[in-house]
Amino acid sequence: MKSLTAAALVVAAGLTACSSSDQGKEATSTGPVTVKVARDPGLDKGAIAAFDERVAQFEKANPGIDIVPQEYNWTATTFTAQLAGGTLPDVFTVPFTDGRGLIERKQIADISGLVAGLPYAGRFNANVARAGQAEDGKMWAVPIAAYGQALHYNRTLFKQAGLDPDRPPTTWDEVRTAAKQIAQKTGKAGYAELTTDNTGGWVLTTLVYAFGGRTEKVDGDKATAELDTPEMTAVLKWLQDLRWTDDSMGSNFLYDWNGINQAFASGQVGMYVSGGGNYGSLVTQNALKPADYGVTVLPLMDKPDAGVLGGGTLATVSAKASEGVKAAAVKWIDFYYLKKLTDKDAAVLDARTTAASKLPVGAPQLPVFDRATYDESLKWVASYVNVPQTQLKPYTDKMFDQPLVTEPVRSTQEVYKILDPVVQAVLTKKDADIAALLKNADAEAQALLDRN
Ligand SMILES: OC[C@H]1O[C@H](O[C@H]2O[C@H](CO)[C@@H](O)[C@H](O)[C@H]2O)[C@H](O)[C@@H](O)[C@@H]1O
Repeated sequence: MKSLTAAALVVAAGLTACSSSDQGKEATSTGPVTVKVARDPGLDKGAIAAFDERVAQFEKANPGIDIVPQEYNWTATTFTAQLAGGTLPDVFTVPFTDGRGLIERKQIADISGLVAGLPYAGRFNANVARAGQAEDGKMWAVPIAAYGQALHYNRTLFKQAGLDPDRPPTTWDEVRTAAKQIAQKTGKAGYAELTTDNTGGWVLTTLVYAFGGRTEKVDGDKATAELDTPEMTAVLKWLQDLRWTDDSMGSNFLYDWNGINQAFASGQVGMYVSGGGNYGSLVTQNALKPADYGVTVLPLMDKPDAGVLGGGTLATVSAKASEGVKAAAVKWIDFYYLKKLTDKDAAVLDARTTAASKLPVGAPQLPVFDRATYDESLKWVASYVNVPQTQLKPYTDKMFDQPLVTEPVRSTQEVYKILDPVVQAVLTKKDADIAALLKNADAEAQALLDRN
């Protein structure tokens, strides 16, 4: 984000300094290395100012690099078009589900040599690291965040409905009862469900895990779809009851990730399921009032395999990036996303900058490294934490006690896409035939898995 004049000065400074210092070494004779980096779309003014400040800090420390922010967030449909059209920034993020495919098809740059040089390269949590590794174990995509699914709820709607916001539901029956009470007492959707852009399949899979089931079985090279199961049937029946028996799901049945966040933040939704770290987005992109916010762990059925679906985000570099851009991009990934998780000075600088713009510090995440490193990093930034900790307690007190189950591994997003119309049908057609929907979806998913 350097101005032309500033950039020219940087080049001059870099060239002068070359003989005696390695500062400015990324600069070439034609100018600094320019790196386009992803920045969340729709941020409020404070969040943009904080991002710009982080860019300025990075550019000061790396005078040969010019960072240019580009609005970007991953959604299933827009991503495919952007990848094909070559319009992605140089540094962009994707969910864990997309890492292996992008690596195999060489649609992202091989930055593994540069990543291996980072001081914490060998310390990633093994499950998390796998999402960004090629088959030979080299890390092409860098895990920057991990989440477990959670139940978000609106404390104000809970109070208006006569529910105790400090005692959120702990079973799916209680979620149903609370949803009905919210709908009847406030006229808002008691419980809302993601349904579009593959998010329908994502949350349906989440609920199936919580009910004790799975959606695929992998045995060596063979993957078997497991969509037509008692657990999936029970989840869809549960949704059908909320929608058609109780009428407690409002009137919007076409939500994507941003859409449901927006509806929740504006007080239209009592409860919904999504990643436990959503608080930051809800505040900076959706103007959530902090006092409204509550989050708790997902209820788990008393079944041996019941677990919480967990996923995360990888930072990747465009396959078109030159060697200079790749090197600068990895420096940015280190500075912006990761160093703050392992280095006290970096953590404090990030938290101070973020808190100065009145943005959330201290929203819950799952560790990308080990638990001890995570706990230590929370201590470093403790004096900057400004998120309402007591409102997060139902989640943070228990989030490490629940079994975490990774997302399905084979053709994940394509299978989610097959499930979107299934959940949409259950919520929009009173007489939806769950058994027939699942039989068809299972056959479609199996054909896909056999092809891929
Ligand atoms: O579109 C569904 C996909 O969404 C996930 O990512 C999104 O949710 C995360 C948790 O709330 C959030 O951290 C991330 O920024 C969002 O893009 C998920 O990781 C995908 O696998 C899922 O299909």
